[in-house]
Amino acid sequence: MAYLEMDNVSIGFGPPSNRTEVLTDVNLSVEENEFVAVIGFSGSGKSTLMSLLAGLQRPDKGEVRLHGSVIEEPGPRLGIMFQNYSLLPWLSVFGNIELAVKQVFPKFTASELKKHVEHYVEMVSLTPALEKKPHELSGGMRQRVSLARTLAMKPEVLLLDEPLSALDALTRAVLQDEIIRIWEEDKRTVVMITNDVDEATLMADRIVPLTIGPSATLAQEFPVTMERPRDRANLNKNPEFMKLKNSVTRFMVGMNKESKELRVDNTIQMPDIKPYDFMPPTRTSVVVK
Ligand SMILES: Nc1ncnc2c1ncn2[C@@H]1O[C@H](COP(=O)(O)OP(=O)(O)OP(=O)(O)O)[C@@H](O)[C@H]1O
Repeated sequence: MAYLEMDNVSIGFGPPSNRTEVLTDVNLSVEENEFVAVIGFSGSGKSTLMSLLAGLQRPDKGEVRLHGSVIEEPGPRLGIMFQNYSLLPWLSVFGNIELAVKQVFPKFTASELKKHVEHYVEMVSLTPALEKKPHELSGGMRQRVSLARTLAMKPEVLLLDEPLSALDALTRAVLQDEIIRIWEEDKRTVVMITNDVDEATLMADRIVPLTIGPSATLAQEFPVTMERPRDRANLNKNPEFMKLKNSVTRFMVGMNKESKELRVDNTIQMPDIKPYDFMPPTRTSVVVK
């Protein structure tokens, strides 16, 4: 039995007359302490897949299970970090993280709570912004608060939906290393969505592409067997990295091309007629008796 499983999961939205099937027959088995990266194109259903794993949405068909039990609702064992940060605007950086930590660790004393929150704020290099409100922060800073909040709750499973997409390359590299360090030290299980093949190859044990929707599903997976720790500075000289990166990229590009070729041409051919019935009457056509 896998630790975290999606078993023939399908989900769609909308009424029967105008329904979009977003995910169809998705199967995913994640082992405990594994790091899985899901990559896919925009709009293919990646966030929907994350919401299903987090228990925020229930599938129309199939089951999502943690330790063999069906996930029916969100809970502290599953920590999700959303793409859109979802911070409370009236609370400071400290307040946003504190609120989440209090819910998971209600027995923390005031000083334990403060120390814990400050530790995670420090980890994402936001100590100088501790008392700032979300509107005073850049997109990248908000993303870091959101990451710190998820990590501070110490969930068994980290569900990261494009956690680093709003960051500049340098900050992104620092936080990639930080996520790997936390994953290795605390022995968490991670499912991370990314559209960056380099990032997936650097961080994950396995890369699973999501096909292009509608009715997207998980495609042939790519195991990442490179030894850890992975040397970021020399990755582009590592033949294993380059080979895997090229294979994944080729697969994604091929899938995109195939989907464009298969796309039905919905253009309606209009008959070649002139709508003269709607023309205003000309002077000569008006007959006065
Ligand atoms: N609650 C909903 N109601 C109706 N349609 C939805 C809902 N949630 C998602 N969808 C549709 O499902 C499809 C997939 O959306 P989703 O956000 O999962 O994609 P994504 O791969 O995460 O996209 P992006 O990378 O652009 O964030 C889209 O067509 C979206 O409009």
